[in-house]
Amino acid sequence: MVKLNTEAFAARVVLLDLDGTLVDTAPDLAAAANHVLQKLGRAPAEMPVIRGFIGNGVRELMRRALAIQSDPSAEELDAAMVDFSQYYGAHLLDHSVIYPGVRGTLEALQAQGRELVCITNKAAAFTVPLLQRLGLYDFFGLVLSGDSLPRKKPDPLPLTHTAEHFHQPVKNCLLVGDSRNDTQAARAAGMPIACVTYGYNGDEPVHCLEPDAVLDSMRELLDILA
Ligand SMILES: O=C(O)COP(=O)(O)O
Ligand SMILES: [Mg+2]
Repeated sequence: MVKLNTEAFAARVVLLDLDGTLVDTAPDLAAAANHVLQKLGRAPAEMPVIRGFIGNGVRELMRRALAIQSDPSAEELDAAMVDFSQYYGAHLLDHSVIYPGVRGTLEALQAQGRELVCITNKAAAFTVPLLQRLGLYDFFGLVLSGDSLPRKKPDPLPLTHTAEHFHQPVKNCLLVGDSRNDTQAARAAGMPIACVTYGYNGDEPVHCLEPDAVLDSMRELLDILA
């Protein structure tokens, strides 16, 4: 763990990213994207490639997977999303797992009286059943998906909306994420951010994003909070 900012984070509200932060969803996202590619007679994309496509919502993931061969038209992408959604919705948790230390840390944060919020760019149709089936949903006083508000990360709106929802200044909140979209949204909102090292940020190590703290495990979150 590296704490780059010397102040302890008050963090009455802890906002947690989903994919790559709470849950390792890449195997099932890859299977769904590859199901579509296979149906189109194309070669499957490798896991590290798909991991690099995660974080901007499932439509962007599918668009990038199709673009490996050629940029899809809007109609081609719409058709691919019908197949993707059907497959992914039926296989949300075939291989996806909660990262080590996440459940225990959420329990500890809740016991400390902090508000917990899930902020993801994943569509709500997938976010809610995924959190429910993993037994995580009830930890959160608010869940904001990629299609819950007019704009998603890296826009600061989901973060500022959360602070207003809980009547807290943004500096009393902390976002925990894994990617550039998370750090950009946090900086634009003026909210502190911690990044986990195990998630999906392509080939770029998260310390290059200059977060306020870098966590090798979610458990380390408990050490940086006041
Ligand atoms: O790209 C997605 O579907 C979700 O990504 P996020 O949970 O990391 O915001
Ligand atoms: Mg993420």
